[in-house]
Amino acid sequence: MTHLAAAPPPSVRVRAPGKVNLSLRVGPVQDDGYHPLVTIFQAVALYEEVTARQAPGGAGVSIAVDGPQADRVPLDGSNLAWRAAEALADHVGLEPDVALHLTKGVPVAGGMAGGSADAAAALVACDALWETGLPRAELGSIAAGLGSDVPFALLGHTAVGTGRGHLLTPAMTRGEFHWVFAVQDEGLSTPAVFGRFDELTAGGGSGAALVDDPGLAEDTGLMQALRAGDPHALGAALHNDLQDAALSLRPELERTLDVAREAGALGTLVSGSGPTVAALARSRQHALAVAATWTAEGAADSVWCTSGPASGARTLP
Ligand SMILES: C[C@](O)(CO)[C@H](O)COP(=O)(O)OP(=O)(O)OC[C@H]1O[C@@H](n2ccc(N)nc2=O)[C@H](O)[C@@H]1O
Ligand SMILES: Nc1ncnc2c1ncn2[C@@H]1O[C@H](COP(=O)(O)OP(=O)(O)OP(=O)(O)O)[C@@H](O)[C@H]1O
Repeated sequence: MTHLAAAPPPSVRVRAPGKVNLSLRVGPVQDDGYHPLVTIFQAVALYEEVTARQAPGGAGVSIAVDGPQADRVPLDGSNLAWRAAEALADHVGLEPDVALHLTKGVPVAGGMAGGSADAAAALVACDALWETGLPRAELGSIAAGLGSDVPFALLGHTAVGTGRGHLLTPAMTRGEFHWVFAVQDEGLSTPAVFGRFDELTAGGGSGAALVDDPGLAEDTGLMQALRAGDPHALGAALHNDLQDAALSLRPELERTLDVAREAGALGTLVSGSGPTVAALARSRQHALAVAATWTAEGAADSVWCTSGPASGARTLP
């Protein structure tokens, strides 16, 4: 009897979510230039889509990008999806021959980890395309080498992140939370925001005391709100240690936060390193109302409504 091996797929399509940090507590900068974090990530249903196609031997990696803000994404080896394909190939001892196509659905340089989602999606797509079949945990350790937010884009849902933000523990949640994001055309550099944080705090923010004991005492209320599916309690508990740094680089975001509060948002904060501002709404209907107010007041270059939690990187049919 002969067994015919299935041919490798000609292409694989994977999507991975953007995120908002419900709480982001930052400790003092370490010798390696990174800050220890205690953060609670939530994945939201704004997705990056990555299609990986077979390329001839020796072709190497190529990349094409479409979607909103695609013109701001590098098309060379500095693209995180490209680096992900190379890192996986290097890990398994293959040549990285693949054509990657990215469709951006997460703001670029917006503090929502769009590039990280591309990297996570590229890892899953190339793993399927090259039939390397690595367990998720092994993909997770390659992900951590690519960027602090990449492991969470693989995992999705809601999770507590410690270390550089790459050590993850899933968190229990109930129901769906409705989010509105005020997106700015001009992004903010993550290292620049951490640098301003250092200037403003000298010694770390509220995360300083949590570095040795990430017991999350400050976030007990937030975790309870997630478990209860209570958006009012969640809104009251949102927290971002990087917010003052982002506001000091972009003072006009203060008004974006104010407008959302006036529109009845249950909570508002800068998303990660910014400049995107997140508002938590009571319902889908209320999210649309907050979005309309932001637009009417000219408080954002574009406004995106969505919900969380959303699943991590997964292959599409
Ligand atoms: C702000 C967050 O989005 C919150 O989730 C992340 O901490 C940023 O994660 P990321 O963009 O994946 O960041 P990386 O690519 O790992 O690092 C970019 C730069 O951000 C700074 N960085 C990042 C993560 C961290 N825990 N401490 C840092 O100081 C460092 O200057 C680093 O050189
Ligand atoms: N695939 C990618 N998509 C978008 N930007 C990328 C990508 N690869 C590299 N970059 C570069 O990285 C910068 C930050 O991109 P990204 O959209 O990931 O920012 P971010 O959402 O603020 O990240 P984070 O929230 O993880 O700090 C961009 O300005 C761009 O130059």
